[in-house]
Amino acid sequence: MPPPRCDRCGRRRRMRVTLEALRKAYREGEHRRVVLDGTGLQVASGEHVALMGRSGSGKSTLLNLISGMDRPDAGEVWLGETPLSRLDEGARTRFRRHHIGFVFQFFNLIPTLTIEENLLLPLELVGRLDDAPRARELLAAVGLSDRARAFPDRLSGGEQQRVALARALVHRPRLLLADEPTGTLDAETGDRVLALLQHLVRAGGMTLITVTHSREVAAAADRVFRLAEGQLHAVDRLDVAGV
Ligand SMILES: Nc1ncnc2c1ncn2[C@@H]1O[C@H](COP(=O)(O)OP(=O)(O)OP(=O)(O)O)[C@@H](O)[C@H]1O
Repeated sequence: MPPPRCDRCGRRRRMRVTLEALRKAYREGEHRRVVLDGTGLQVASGEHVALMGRSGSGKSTLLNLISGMDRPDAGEVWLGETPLSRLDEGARTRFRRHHIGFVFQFFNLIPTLTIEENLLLPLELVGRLDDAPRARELLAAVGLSDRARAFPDRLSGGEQQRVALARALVHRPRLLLADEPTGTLDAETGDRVLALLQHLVRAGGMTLITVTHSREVAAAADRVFRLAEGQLHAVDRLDVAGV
């Protein structure tokens, strides 16, 4: 699988991520539930950071803020030189479509489109259908070449997860945000997916932020953080039991 490179200049596509004092709270009746409480982090371009933490600790909330799909109450997300909060919604959407891939916890495949059509959609949205062969390459890389014409509901959960990963990578994002990218996969398929991601990080310079409960994913990351009480705490990536 060729690493993601700029179509025009051929350079590796890189993006560092800086989280500055992020705060996010949700209303619960009369109360406010503080989920992120001054969360900060710097992720270098071409780095893989794994986020762990208990259910409900705010990992998905954090990914949504980094992707610009949701906005913090305070603080800033910098993607490269771009402060997301200073973009209007249209500009944030365009930025996301061009530069970010997102693997959702529940895959979010479009049920009325075939697998191949699901993969082509991100390319169509950025006017890059000329890169359609990449959809086939990625389907092969995740072991699903023979399912291109199937609809999502004909696929197992693990197959859908691999399609979701291929779809998140098809437009050659500089930053991939992946919520449990190997969550429903057996050990062998999970290893294969992890190897693909590591290749895109190591050879292609893609920045990768994963939310995971998997020891294997954490061990493959450059750094691991545990989200607790709205703050990120560095943990030893080879000693993630109990995180
Ligand atoms: N849109 C929302 N409105 C109200 N509360 C929300 C909203 N989204 C998330 N929450 C709450 O914020 C907290 C963090 O949720 P989040 O989904 O970020 O946790 P998580 O660490 O990703 O959990 P899990 O590992 O179970 O997916 C939870 O208590 C959740 O109920």
